[in-house]
Amino acid sequence: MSVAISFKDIVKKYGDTTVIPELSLDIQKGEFFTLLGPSGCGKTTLLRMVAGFNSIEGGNLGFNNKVMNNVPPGKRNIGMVFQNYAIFPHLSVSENVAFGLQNRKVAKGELQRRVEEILDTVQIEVYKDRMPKNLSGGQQQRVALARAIVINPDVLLMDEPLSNLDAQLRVDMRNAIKRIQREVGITTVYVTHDQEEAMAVSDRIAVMKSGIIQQVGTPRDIYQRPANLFVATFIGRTNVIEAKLESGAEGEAVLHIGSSYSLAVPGLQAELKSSGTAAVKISVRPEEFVLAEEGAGLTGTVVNNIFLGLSTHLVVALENGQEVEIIQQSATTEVVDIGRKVTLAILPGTVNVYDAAGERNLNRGLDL
Ligand SMILES: Nc1ncnc2c1ncn2[C@@H]1O[C@H](COP(=O)(O)OP(=O)(O)OP(=O)(O)O)[C@@H](O)[C@H]1O
Repeated sequence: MSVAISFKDIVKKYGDTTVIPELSLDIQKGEFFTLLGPSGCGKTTLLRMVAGFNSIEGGNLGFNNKVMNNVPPGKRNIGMVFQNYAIFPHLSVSENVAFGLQNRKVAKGELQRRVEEILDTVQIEVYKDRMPKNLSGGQQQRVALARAIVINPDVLLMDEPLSNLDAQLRVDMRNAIKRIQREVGITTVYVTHDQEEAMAVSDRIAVMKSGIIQQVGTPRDIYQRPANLFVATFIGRTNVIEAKLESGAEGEAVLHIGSSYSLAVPGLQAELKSSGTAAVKISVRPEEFVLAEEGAGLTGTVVNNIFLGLSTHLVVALENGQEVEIIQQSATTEVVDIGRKVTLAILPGTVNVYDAAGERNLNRGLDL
């Protein structure tokens, strides 16, 4: 049985230090939800609250509306997977997986059936009689995952489960984790500081900074409409450029970037104060720039070109000296020579406009 998890005005203090000030968040039943943020932002602290390993200094943690604050960890029916596998070295793969079921006094026939079924789900049935020391890191992590889900937990918690694996295996394993979670449908809370991993596995992501949630959304929402410049720069790569927002001839909001580029941005008229102008910052991802005809964009000079097969990265120095990155698909373009003057335009509808402090996305609420 999967549950919905709610954090209502949750506070976490260590001694006199508050690391989570009044955080509220709802995770839906069956959802793959990821806590993402830089080191020390409070991801593990929140996860440990769900598990019952951390006290809660304010607010309520709920599973399906039942307040869980003081329910001991052993009574929460939770499966957990950590970075360091934590499987028993003296038990074989199937004995490791059977362990939780034996503890729960599941009858032998049922136990065997469940173990086989889960080993099949995580695709390690061929290793069922092996000892952990004879398994690769990825295989050990599959055992840890099997052991966590075989007990039919209400919630699956995963804390940086792929950190010890090499790059290629991380990609294989995150695909496996996503597939398995979809198959078994358990509400999953996943902690990582790797934004690409978060995007690959999650239904929704909460981006955190200093114990405060900056944005909750689907991977696409967070990538394409970051709530503030912290999120925009933490998720993926982006170019942040100063610009001016002004009223155009028809009363529409127009962005002026550099000395020569103007771009109408629908829906932002209300942001213009009575003076009709506002200093803003814009975020343009490298793939949101395109090379344009002279006079139809920002002018600059190519200072580096890096051919990477699938794509070519150009670094362009703008008139004011700021360097921006642009990514083009290699197949459709030639590599532009270093030293060449180019004009950069922004793909329609992609630009995100922020207040001068970078704290508020003025485009929020616009369709993707
Ligand atoms: N037992 C503790 N006593 C005091 N402070 C703690 C304790 N555990 C964590 N903290 C502090 O709480 C904050 C949040 O830590 P937490 O481990 O939740 O961060 P995190 O986002 O999971 O980081 P990482 O990605 O490095 O694991 C940090 O400033 C950390 O130093």
